[in-house]
Amino acid sequence: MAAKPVLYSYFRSSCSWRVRIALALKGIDYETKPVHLLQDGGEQNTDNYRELNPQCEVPTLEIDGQTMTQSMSIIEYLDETRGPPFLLPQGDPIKKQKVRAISQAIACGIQPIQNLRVLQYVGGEKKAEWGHYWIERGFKGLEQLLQGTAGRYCIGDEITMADVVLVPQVYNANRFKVDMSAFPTISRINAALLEVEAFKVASPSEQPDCPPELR
Ligand SMILES: O=C(O)/C=C\C(=O)CC(=O)CC(=O)O
Repeated sequence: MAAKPVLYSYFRSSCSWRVRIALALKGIDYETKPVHLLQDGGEQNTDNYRELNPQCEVPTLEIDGQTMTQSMSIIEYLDETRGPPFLLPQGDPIKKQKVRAISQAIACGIQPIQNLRVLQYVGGEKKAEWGHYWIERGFKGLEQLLQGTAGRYCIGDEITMADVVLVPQVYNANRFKVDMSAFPTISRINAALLEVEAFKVASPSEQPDCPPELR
């Protein structure tokens, strides 16, 4: 029997959260190994973890005898090797392009500018304003893009990779006190996704490393 996959994860890291959603949607059972990003300078920066993930980031997924990094590549791997639901539309290159465009607008264009490393570098009092500014600015374009692609979810009525990436980013927007009433399409899709079981079980509050006061 193949070994159970192991996910190195931090409860409110958006990139870990994306992979947790994808694993849940695919019905893949796995073990969580929490990596505390803040304690003692961050467990992700230890020599042991660096051997697994030289970029010192979460998530890392051990699956199929491989050690995988980079959430978006992991999601695509799971989509290519596991059954439905498919997170990238099959046999429809135009729809697939839309999924990738929305996904990358968030995963390349918004989240990296407000991740922990960048905020630690920005430092002190500027952190909150910095995160707020980049998420709000990114959401202005995203809202307009989604008005052209959305059905119940980001692209039509099926859950795709774009939805997997959206939910953790909206959580970050709330953390940075972005006024979500300016983004009705994003808010509506997020609310619909939060009703889906795979999104519920993957949420930060359900993770073993979530502190009791945030549950
Ligand atoms: O608990 C913390 O404050 C530390 C880390 C995070 O939130 C995760 C991030 O770096 C942001 C992100 O993944 O988008």
